[in-house]
Amino acid sequence: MKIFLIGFMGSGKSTVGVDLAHILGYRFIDLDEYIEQKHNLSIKLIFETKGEDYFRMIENETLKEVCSFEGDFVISSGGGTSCFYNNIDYMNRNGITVYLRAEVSTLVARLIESKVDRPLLWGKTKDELNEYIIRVLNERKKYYEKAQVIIDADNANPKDLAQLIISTVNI
Ligand SMILES: Nc1ncnc2c1ncn2[C@@H]1O[C@H](COP(=O)(O)OP(=O)(O)O)[C@@H](O)[C@H]1O
Ligand SMILES: O=C(O)C1=C[C@@H](OP(=O)(O)O)[C@@H](O)[C@H](O)C1
Ligand SMILES: [Mg+2]
Repeated sequence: MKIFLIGFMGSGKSTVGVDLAHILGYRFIDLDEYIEQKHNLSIKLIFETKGEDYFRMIENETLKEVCSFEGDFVISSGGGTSCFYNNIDYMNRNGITVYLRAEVSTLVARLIESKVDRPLLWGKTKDELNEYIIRVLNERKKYYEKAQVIIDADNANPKDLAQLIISTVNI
């Protein structure tokens, strides 16, 4: 069984993924962290020195690599993973996709605190962040909504969301 958490930056994929894998006793892979270790470069530096197109290429390669591993996994994707290279169809063929859906206001509140780690958000004021999220979420949601399971991720703590995923997916 492979469970892919997908959704916008700040929806909680990395946080909920740790709890979900822990409860299920599955291996946990955060795709961004895996890319950082494999290339010995931070996501920030990859964007800065090689650009987004290069990042999307290695993101696609790495997704395929981790999907080839044997065993049960929870994989927290990056916010853009689902939206490039037909990755969402690839994930749907290789496991169960769970979209952590969150309101724009939730995303703004979380991302204003942690935007330094996310190159696409650098330098944005709160208003610019709000506008960016509305626009990009609108472009991306057609990919996210291809997920097999959709979970509203605004009003529950990560452990409760992990339990909700388990009961919804019926693992
Ligand atoms: N369910 C939640 N409730 C409150 N805060 C959360 C929740 N999930 C994540 N967070 C916080 O939101 C921020 C972004 O979470 P993260 O897991 O990195 O999101 P993603 O991997 O989807 O970008 C972090 O500061 C995290 O602590
Ligand atoms: O939405 C995106 O395009 C990105 C999301 C990030 O992951 P998180 O969603 O875990 O922040 C990371 O992959 C990179 O900064 C690009
Ligand atoms: Mg993450």
